[in-house]
Amino acid sequence: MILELDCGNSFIKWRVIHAADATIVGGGIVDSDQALVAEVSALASLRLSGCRIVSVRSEEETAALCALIRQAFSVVARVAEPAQQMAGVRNGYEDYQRLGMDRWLAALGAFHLAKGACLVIDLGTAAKSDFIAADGEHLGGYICPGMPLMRSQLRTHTRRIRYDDASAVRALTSLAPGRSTVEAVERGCVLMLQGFAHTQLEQARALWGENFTVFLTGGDAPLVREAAPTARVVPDLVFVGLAMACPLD
Ligand SMILES: Nc1ncnc2c1ncn2[C@@H]1O[C@H](COP(=O)(O)OP(=O)(O)OP(=O)(O)O)[C@@H](O)[C@H]1O
Ligand SMILES: CC(C)(CO)[C@@H](O)C(=O)NCCC(=O)O
Ligand SMILES: [K+]
Repeated sequence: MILELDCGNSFIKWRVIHAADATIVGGGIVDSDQALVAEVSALASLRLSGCRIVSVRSEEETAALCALIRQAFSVVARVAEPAQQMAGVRNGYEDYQRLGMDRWLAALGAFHLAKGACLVIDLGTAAKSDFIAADGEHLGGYICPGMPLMRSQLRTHTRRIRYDDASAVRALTSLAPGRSTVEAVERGCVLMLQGFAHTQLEQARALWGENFTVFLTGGDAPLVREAAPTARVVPDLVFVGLAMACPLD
């Protein structure tokens, strides 16, 4: 079994797959290294032979996580590293090492699945997009605040925007103009995300006409599902790319 980790800025997504056929044994989302070890350890019949990690955290934090994994599960974690090109995709950044590894791996995964031009929209703590042309050239992308950042900026920098998480969830049963603060903020931020998705689709159409595949991933992908009806929702897109960048046998 292989432990796969996607360390984002707020959460760690994990899953355990069988090494032979990649079938999924278990998975989840946690908010700390300790919670990760606890959840993975709780898997019945866990027998890890390897681990691969993609991280957008600092080198120190990533190294600490690798040390913890080694201690808890006696496996050496393999960390995905930046590359100028891989699996037919050419990194489009001026300095390829600066491109976020989550974005790079999602791009690899998307190009592998689409076998042609593709647009990746990843909605997490940050919202980001990446464009990959049919010949594998990564054209670059965009980074914006995602739902959690937009929300917390409004809450932090205003006196009178205050509400709890439960009312935030309730507010999203509709996107009609808000009649309370929580509705106005939550719906406003969702419309911002949808606007972001729309703009990316327009850019892709300007580049490639109708000949491209759209991938939607990240924890807040469901919020723009209707704004991008043609998109393929692939929650584990980063893991697809991670397996390509870090093969284990
Ligand atoms: N089960 C879940 N646990 C945590 N967050 C979730 C869950 N389901 C959906 N979400 C939403 O997903 C968002 C976080 O997305 P994601 O996990 O992709 O972020 P991240 O990987 O930490 O961020 P980034 O990819 O930008 O570094 C939050 O806004 C949260 O509301
Ligand atoms: C944009 C984030 C924070 C999204 O997780 C990550 O991809 C990252 O830290 N990227 C480095 C900056 C860049 O991609 O240009
Ligand atoms: K991420």
